[in-house]
Formats: sequence, C-alpha cells, structure tokens
Amino acid sequence: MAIQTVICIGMAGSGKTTFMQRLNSHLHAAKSPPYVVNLDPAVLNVPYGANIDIRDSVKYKKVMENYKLGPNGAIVTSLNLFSTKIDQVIKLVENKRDAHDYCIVDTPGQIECFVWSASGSIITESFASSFPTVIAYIVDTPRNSSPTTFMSNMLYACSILYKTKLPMIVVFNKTDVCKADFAREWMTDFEAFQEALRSDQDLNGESGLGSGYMGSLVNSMSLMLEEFYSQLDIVGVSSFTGDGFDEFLTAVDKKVDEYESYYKTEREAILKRKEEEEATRKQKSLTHLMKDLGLKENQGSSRQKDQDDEAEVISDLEDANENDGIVLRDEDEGIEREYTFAGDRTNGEVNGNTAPDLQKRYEEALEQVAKTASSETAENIARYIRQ
Ligand SMILES: Nc1nc2c(ncn2[C@@H]2O[C@H](COP(=O)(O)OP(=O)(O)OP(=O)(O)O)[C@@H](O)[C@H]2O)c(=O)[nH]1
Repeated sequence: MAIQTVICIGMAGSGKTTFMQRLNSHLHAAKSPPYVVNLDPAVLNVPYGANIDIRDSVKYKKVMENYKLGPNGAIVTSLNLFSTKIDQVIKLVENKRDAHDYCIVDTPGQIECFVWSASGSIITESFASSFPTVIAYIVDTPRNSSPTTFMSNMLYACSILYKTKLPMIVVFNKTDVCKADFAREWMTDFEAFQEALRSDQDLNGESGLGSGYMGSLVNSMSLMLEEFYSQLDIVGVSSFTGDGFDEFLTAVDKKVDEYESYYKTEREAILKRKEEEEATRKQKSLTHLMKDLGLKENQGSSRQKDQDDEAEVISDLEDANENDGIVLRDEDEGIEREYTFAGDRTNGEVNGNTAPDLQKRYEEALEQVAKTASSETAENIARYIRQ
C-alpha cells in the first residue's frame, strides 16, 4: 500500500509541532511508526525524531545573514533551496513505502511562507503526485471561539483548499482547554452560526449587523462557507492528552479514499492541461527567442557578461558562495536522518541511488539549448544579412 502523506498546516501557535509529536507517538504505540519530515527551517527544537529535516540541509540563520533577508524572506529562501532537491526527497520516501503506512510533514509556523510560496506549491505538488496526500489544517480551538475569528480562520482554510486542491481535515486542537462542540455546531447548523454572529459583540459594534454592507457580506460569506464545510472532515483533538487521535486517523483513511476516487483524477486532468499549455507557451517563447537572437545578436556578448556577474537563480547563488547556508549535516543526536544537500553535491548520489541533480540538469539543458540555438542563430543572422 502507498504511504499516506499528511501535511500539517496551521496558523503560528496553533500547535502543529505538538500535534506532530503526539501523532508520531500515537502511531508508534499503534505499531505503525510514520516517516517524519520537518520543513520548518526556523524551529529551534524538533521534539520528535525527524527522518528528513530541512535544517540538515539549510541553515536558516546563515541564509538570513548571507542574503540579508528578514525572517520570512529567509524561510521562503530556505524552502526554495530545499525544493530544488524535492525529487530526491520524494525518492527517499518512495524507498520506504513498504516500511511505513504514513508520512507526516510539519510546515513553518508562518503559514503564508509555505502556502503562498512557489516552493511550498512545488513541495505539496510533489508529494501529492507521488502519494495519496491529505492536508491537516490545525486550529487553535480556544482562540477561535468568537464567530468572527472563527469565520476568518475558516476563510483561510478555504483558500488553502482552493490553492492545494487536496482533501482537508480541520483539526480543532487544544480540546483539553476548550471543547470543539461549538465549532462542530457552527459548521453543520447554518442557523446556529447566524445566531452566534448576530449576538457577536466584536462584529456588531454600534452599527449592528442586521443592516448595511457588513450584514450582507457576512451572510454571503457564511453561505459560501456552508458549501466549503460540506467538503471537510472535522476532528477535535488534544495534543496534550492524546484525545481524538484515533478519530483523526479514521478521518485520514476516509480522505485518502476520497483522494483516490475524486482528487486524483481531477488533479491528473489539471496537470495534463497544464502540461499542454506549458508546451504551447514554450514553443511560443522559443519562437520569440529565435527572433530576438536574430535581431540583437551583437548586443549579446556584453549583456552576457553583465548577466554572468549577477546571481539570478538559486543554483547561481549556490555556486556563488561556498558558505551560503547550505551546510553539512550536524553530527547530532543520533536520529537516523537520511538527507542532506551537501552529500550529493560531490557525486550526485543519495544513499547509493543516483539522483538526478536539478542544478546539473539545468546546466545540461542550457548546453542543449546553446547547441541548437547556435546553428539556428547562424541561420537567422544569414537571413538578416540577406534581407
Ligand atoms: N493546552 C494545550 N496546549 C497546547 C496543545 N497543543 C499545543 N499546545 C501549546 O500551544 C503552544 C504552541 O504549540 P506549538 O506546537 O509550538 O505550535 P506551532 O503551531 O508548531 O507553532 P509555530 O511552529 O511556532 O507556529 C505551545 O505552548 C504548546 O504547549 C494542546 O493540545 N493543549
């Protein structure tokens, strides 16, 4: 059976890491240890044994210093660096498909750095196209007991569902502090939620909710959310006590079935369409490129020199500075971890498997383009002179 992947996403402080820790120990106790991946480069302590840890490959603080970035920029850049090697990561997980039923993935606390970045999409897409993948959206239950905060959080969850197009389980965490019954009621009974909104002090203020723009906006949003809720599974858990984790695993199984029967075909159709569009786009840009090369050939050499001095792509940056944040794995706490960029930079091999290196492929592709381009460029120049 294929490894079922659970990607944990949630607002800062919602309890993703604690949830991962509990899920890990729960699965160990059920004699089904998961394959664990940490994608948070900025976390100081990972309280569970990660098989793949982004911090082994990318040093967040170095990225910040070397590229003069702020905290969020450094997280995005770290994810970018990591995503260039995602094919190797996927291969490692694939090699473990017989030994594990689950692969669980922790993501950065700064939710937008993962969900709205190109590398976040690449990583999610790579998992989703290789394994049945489910999003666990972690919610801090006590902090969402006001209907306005709740609705904002659910709108965010809705945008993630729309962006990832993957089955989603909304996990109401911290039920030891506040039960999730109110949320369940709001998500299944439209009238109850409307009633809660009407009596919500935060939203009503002095103007009242019943009239005006705010009132109709909130009404339409809650109607839209009703449709969204029908796609979801809801689970209440406490990462402290371990309550609700069996229910969570049942929800994962259900969502995996949904993934197989609905999302997979849908995704394949989207990917096929994208591939076709991409092929047409490439053909168009190649035609433009050939045209430009024919006309602007003599400007080329000086511009090329300028470009050589700039670092425009990640692989340029990787080459530019040996001390750029990609480092050898620490000799640390003895957890069996399997992956670092540094190891494969010298020989392109990870754990004995020859892994195609993105940077190498990029260079080969460039060479290939240069070869075909040079003969066609000569033809273009000849045609230009003839004209
Ligand atoms: N009472 C209670 N507290 C919890 C639970 N889960 C997490 N917490 C607390 O919530 C806080 C945040 O937990 P984390 O696991 O660090 O949350 P996170 O989402 O990984 O945080 P970032 O990665 O920094 O965004 C910590 O103080 C945890 O102890 C729970 O089930 N019950």
